[in-house]
Amino acid sequence: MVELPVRRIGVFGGTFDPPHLGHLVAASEAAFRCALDEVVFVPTGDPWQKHHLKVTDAAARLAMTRSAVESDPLFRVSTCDIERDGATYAVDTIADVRAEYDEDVELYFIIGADSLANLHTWHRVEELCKAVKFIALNRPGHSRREVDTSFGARVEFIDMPAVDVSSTECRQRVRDGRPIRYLVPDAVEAYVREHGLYRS
Ligand SMILES: Nc1ncnc2c1ncn2[C@@H]1O[C@H](COP(=O)(O)OP(=O)(O)OP(=O)(O)O)[C@@H](O)[C@H]1O
Ligand SMILES: O=C(O)c1ccc[n+]([C@@H]2O[C@H](COP(=O)([O-])O)[C@@H](O)[C@H]2O)c1
Repeated sequence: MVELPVRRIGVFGGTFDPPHLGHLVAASEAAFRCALDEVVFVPTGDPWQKHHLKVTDAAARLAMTRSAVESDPLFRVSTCDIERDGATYAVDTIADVRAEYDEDVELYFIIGADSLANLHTWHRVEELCKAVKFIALNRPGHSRREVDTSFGARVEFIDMPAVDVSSTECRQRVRDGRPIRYLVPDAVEAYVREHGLYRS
């Protein structure tokens, strides 16, 4: 019997409030450089480290994430973090995404340099680091070398064309009446406009 190679799956968790071109370039570059068979975008349910911020409701973030990735056959969206009650922890994300496959898969958590620098604050981080390898991407203003690997994080650093866009900046631009066109996919721009997101 011919053994099929184990599929390599990128897991890209984010609040995606809204998803922007930085996310898409990061996912695409990670997929290309690490020969991923699929990238699963996983919008957070309850991003516990953003409790001080007003986060848009999950249904709207999910709709925007779906429309942002729909034209790329390599990308899909998982609702596992939104469906799970309680704070969103990556260690649960990884277990749930793994359970979405019938076969053995290798999971890679895609992460930007800013999040990587905070990895030591994540829930059950040692367990997470055993379950998954990280693909870390550069982000303007953040050094990737800040990562603490003392708890066993396996990190592959990937260079992507720097995209100096954040969801915070997109929200602020809408509040200020400035355009976000070309910073986010067209469908996301239309969703934000039609649903009056981020105006106040
Ligand atoms: N421009 C970017 N370049 C590289 N990585 C990015 C970029 N924007 C976000 N990421 C990474 O994508 C993941 C999800 O990010 P998130 O959805 O929180 O977007 P964000 O732009 O950082 O949002 P906010 O400004 O609201 O904090 C994180 O790992 C983050 O580091
Ligand atoms: O596991 C944790 O404790 C943890 C703490 C902060 C962030 N994360 C994950 O990091 C990803 C990006 O999160 P955020 O809040 O920067 O959008 C997302 O998948 C989160 O679930 C995970």
